Amino acid sequence: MIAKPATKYQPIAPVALTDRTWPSRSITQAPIWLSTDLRDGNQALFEPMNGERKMRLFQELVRIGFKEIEVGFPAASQTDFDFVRRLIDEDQVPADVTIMVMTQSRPDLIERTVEAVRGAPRAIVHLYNATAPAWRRIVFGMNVTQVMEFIDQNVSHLKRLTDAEPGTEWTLQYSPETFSATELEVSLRACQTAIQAWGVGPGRRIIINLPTTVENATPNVFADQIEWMHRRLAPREHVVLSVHPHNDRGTGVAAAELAMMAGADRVEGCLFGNGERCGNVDIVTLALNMYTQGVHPGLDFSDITAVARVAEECTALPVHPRHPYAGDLVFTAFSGSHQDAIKKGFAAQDPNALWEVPYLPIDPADLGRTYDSVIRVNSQSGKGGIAFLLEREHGVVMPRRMQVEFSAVVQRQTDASEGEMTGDALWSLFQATYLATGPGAAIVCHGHKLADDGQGIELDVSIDGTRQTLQGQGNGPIAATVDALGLPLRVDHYEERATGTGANAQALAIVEAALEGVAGSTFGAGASHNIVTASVQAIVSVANRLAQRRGEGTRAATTAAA
Ligand SMILES: CC(=O)SCCNC(=O)CCNC(=O)[C@H](O)C(C)(C)COP(=O)(O)OP(=O)(O)OC[C@H]1O[C@@H](n2cnc3c(N)ncnc32)[C@H](O)[C@@H]1OP(=O)(O)O
Ligand SMILES: CC(C)C(=O)C(=O)O
Ligand SMILES: [Mg+2]
Repeated sequence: MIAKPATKYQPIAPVALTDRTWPSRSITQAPIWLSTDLRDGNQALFEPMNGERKMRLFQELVRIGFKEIEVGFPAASQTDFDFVRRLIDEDQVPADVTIMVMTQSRPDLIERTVEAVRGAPRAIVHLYNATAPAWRRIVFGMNVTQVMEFIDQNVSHLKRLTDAEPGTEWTLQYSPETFSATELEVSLRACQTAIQAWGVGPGRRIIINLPTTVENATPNVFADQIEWMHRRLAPREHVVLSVHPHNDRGTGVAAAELAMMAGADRVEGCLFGNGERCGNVDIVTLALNMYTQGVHPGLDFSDITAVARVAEECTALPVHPRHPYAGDLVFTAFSGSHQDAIKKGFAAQDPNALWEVPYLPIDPADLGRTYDSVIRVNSQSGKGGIAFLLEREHGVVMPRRMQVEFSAVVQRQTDASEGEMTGDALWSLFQATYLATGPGAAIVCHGHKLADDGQGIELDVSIDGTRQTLQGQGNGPIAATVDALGLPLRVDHYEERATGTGANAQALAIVEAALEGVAGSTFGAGASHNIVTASVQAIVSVANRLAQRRGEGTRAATTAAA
């Protein structure tokens, strides 16, 4: 990198528009959308789409709700020419959709373009030429007067050709390519030349499309440029003012939004921001941004994943996992405090009230996404996410203090594995931690018999490997089991609830207990189809866990003394 970038790069000059109005406007209705996926998007692919892929994407764009679709550059390739012919000859264009075709301002290319759409009930022909100083000088070798003559000649040529085809309802779209780098007076002259040559008036509209062919300034500058043009284009009522932002500075969406506030009626872009270099403006993001402000975009993204898969198949480009709204990770929270807030948000959300689940700007269900991947657990996760997954996937509702205790167990596991834990893996860890009474356990309960009055119990247990029968009394199975074990155990909390349904229904009992001589309390759990068995197992489990702690405490004390 050079030490003084100012010797190499110049900032774009601000627009002299002190009475700009766009900053205090907001977007209250959807613009006219034009998808240029099949033209600007297509011309930017490693391998441009063949006819079949173009047709697949065209049909998807129609299904989404686009009413204007740029279908190609028919004078550039036989594939594009044949595709446009196929759309028309096979009557593939719905009555409420208008196709657009693009051409350079060259007589032979214009003629071929008109030939491509001959017979269509409606068509927009998109004529462009670059107007910025560097292009005038370097690419075309024309001065401003020559550029205006060039526009007049080519628009007039198109007018003559289309006037001879009255069976088609023709619209001209004129783009001063490189608009955002062009002096505003020159852009205005170029557009007015096109407006005049086309003969705009009632029943004969023109689309003036203003691109950031290469995005070159902060979006407020583009908004000023659009408001400046919006105030001067005439006759404004017969002009559809369109914008065509690219994304070279990563602000294509912002530029389009501010441009709409500044007077644009129409926006051209591509799904998921495909297009030349850093892409065209991303229509999915723009549309869903609008949706989250309570404005319907008029496009159907209610199954965003399906749209993404079609776009990926047709363009052979992946949608980034963090792409706004559509990426695989956008409805996923790994970090603990986010998970906690999302869990509470889902629980508090009234389905008929305004959406206010923390950290989720949009309800995943509105995009056809489920809550499945909302919360995932790794070493950054806290108790909220762990509790959410266990509850949703396994019906385990942990008391808050148990959530805290278990999250430390999970943390040790994820730190060691450096990976993610699924709901099933969490359930296995929960079972191993709280339900196990296997070979390592000091007390194993093989069965029990409850007295008819429910006040007495007989336990068939092995303690440190020795099988024996223990008897206890109490005002219920829990107290009777504690009595039978003969341990100084204090039960602080007990709860039992069903997990699963029908034949799979099980009772899950959770107890919190403390043992004399052991600091603090801990939890144990028991699961069984029989509710008393679940309670007995929970007591045995917590007794084992406390006994183990006592052993560890003794070992720690011995080690410290040594
Ligand atoms: C910003 C944009 O995305 S604009 C759209 C760009 N898209 C495309 O170009 C994709 C399709 N284009 C093509 O396949 C080819 O460019 C074709 C078939 C249209 C033309 O091909 P060629 O005749 O070989 O010309 P080439 O591609 O080299 O284009 C450069 C020529 O076009 C001229 N030109 C460029 N833009 C325009 C324009 N808008 N109007 C008229 N002439 C133009 C250049 O000045 C240059 O002319 P020169 O050869 O006399 O110096
Ligand atoms: C509008 C056309 C010419 C275009 O794709 C661009 O300028 O980016
Ligand atoms: Mg473009």
